[in-house]
Amino acid sequence: MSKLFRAVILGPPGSGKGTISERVANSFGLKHLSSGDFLRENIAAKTEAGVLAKTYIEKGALVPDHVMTRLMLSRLEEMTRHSWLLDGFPRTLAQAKVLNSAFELDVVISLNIPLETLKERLRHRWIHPASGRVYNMCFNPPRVQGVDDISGEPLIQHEDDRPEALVARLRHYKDVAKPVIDLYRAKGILHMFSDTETDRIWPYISSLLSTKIPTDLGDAQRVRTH
Ligand SMILES: Nc1nc2c(ncn2[C@@H]2O[C@H](COP(=O)(O)OP(=O)(O)OP(=O)(O)O)[C@@H](O)[C@H]2O)c(=O)[nH]1
Ligand SMILES: Nc1ccn([C@H]2C[C@H](O)[C@@H](COP(=O)(O)OP(=O)(O)O)O2)c(=O)n1
Repeated sequence: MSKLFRAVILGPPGSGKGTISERVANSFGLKHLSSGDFLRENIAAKTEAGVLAKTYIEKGALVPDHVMTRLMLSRLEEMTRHSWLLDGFPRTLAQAKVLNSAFELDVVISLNIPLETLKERLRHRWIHPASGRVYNMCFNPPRVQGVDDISGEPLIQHEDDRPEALVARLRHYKDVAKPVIDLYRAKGILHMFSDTETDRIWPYISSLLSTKIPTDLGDAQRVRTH
């Protein structure tokens, strides 16, 4: 079987991980696994992990490493025939070490976006909770304000997307993400991108992946999903 491709995208809240991951999934046929969306699915399904994770997320805390790694690794074990891009996991050094012991990563993308840009983006972010579809009134607005384009259901804003909540989230992200970024830099697979616009970063990411993703990814692995 041809070589699989495995990647991770890192970045602070609002940096564009989900936006870029969707473009990667559509352009390269990788499976996009968003840890945030997967957690919300488990919370909605009231799974054991979902019920436990909810108690942490409701307090604005990170879900404990052992819960995240068990949840994500079991999902990844179901995807062993696919190339994938992980979004939002690993988030801590402990999570990264468990992931690295189970899978060899080819590329780690790290987004470095200015605080003011993050604040502005999250101020205008609207989400369809059931699907995880993300909109932005300035960047990719829904056809009808406040309504999901596909389901017609109402959009919401995350409480912790408010500017005053973002500074604390960002400080915590930087503290937790730094050893993860250092680990992948030391492995020689880290690629950092900085800009205020996703549309300016995307061509560089697309070009990088075009050189890294095996051209012979079989059809079975080019699953058009996200
Ligand atoms: N104005 C503007 N908004 C953008 C750009 N790229 C993404 N966005 C929007 O900014 C918000 C954050 O983007 P996401 O893709 O959700 O970022 P994320 O890193 O996945 O965020 P978290 O899920 O909080 O970790 C969303 O509303 C996007 O639609 C951009 O280049 N310009
Ligand atoms: N590795 C992870 C990923 C998400 N979480 C929790 C904490 C996050 O606020 C929620 C939602 O994650 P999501 O990636 O959608 O949102 P943020 O990264 O917080 O902007 O899930 C976690 O504890 N550990």
